[in-house]
Amino acid sequence: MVTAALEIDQVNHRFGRFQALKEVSLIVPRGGFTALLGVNGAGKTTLFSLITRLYNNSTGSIRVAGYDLRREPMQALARLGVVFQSRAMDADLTVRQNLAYHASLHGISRQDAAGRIEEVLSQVGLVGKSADRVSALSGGQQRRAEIARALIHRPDILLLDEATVGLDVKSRAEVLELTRRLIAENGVSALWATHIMDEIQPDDDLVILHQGQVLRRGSAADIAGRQGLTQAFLDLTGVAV
Ligand SMILES: Nc1ncnc2c1ncn2[C@@H]1O[C@H](COP(=O)(O)OP(=O)(O)OP(=O)(O)O)[C@@H](O)[C@H]1O
Repeated sequence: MVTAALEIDQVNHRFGRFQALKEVSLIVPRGGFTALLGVNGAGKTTLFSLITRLYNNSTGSIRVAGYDLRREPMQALARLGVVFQSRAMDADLTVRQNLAYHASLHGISRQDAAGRIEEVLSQVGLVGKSADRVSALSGGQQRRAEIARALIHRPDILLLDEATVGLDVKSRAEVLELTRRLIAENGVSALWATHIMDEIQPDDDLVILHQGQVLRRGSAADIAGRQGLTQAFLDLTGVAV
């Protein structure tokens, strides 16, 4: 029985002589929400690029739903759903067209795709928007459509890289709440990369990444202690957020 949705063990990454990640280890439990907290440049996107195989990982190991990314890449990647920091949908196509395209990329038949599209649109609360062009959606709706895209192949774990960047406060809260609801109701897991403290709740698993290193792992409440998360982060990193 595989208990972890994502298991990263002692992963390193270099850009030339610059070491962007140093011996990074973390676990996202099945059905868990893990926040990856770090300021700009901490290494969050680099880590996501390794998990999604945009970059090759040559040290340590990454396992997705028990599948080793190096030895069983197809199986591992099939268990991953990714919401990138940059927009990943074609703004000139409708929501449904985008989702149908991504379903076909995942090898989902046309027949099955129709049902899957309804399923994911309902999960993200966009049923009435399927015929709208992505460009006509609000920023928050676009993010929800991207989450629908990431869910189309029923992954075990969602990777969300600064998913609320550029959104107003209300839309930010909605995207975060949606992610938490997907975990509670659909059993998916999530690795939520952010630099925003307010997005983290005391019960969350928290990983603090700074200058390519994991400084703390544990429950957010334990890491925050009596002083609160903002002060704990400042004490650990020397950086205020
Ligand atoms: N292609 C690259 N070549 C050289 N250095 C890079 C490259 N990509 C990232 N870096 C460096 O690696 C470090 C980590 O960057 P990364 O983008 O992973 O951080 P981040 O935590 O995702 O921050 P942000 O949210 O700003 O993207 C930074 O110092 C960055 O300048």
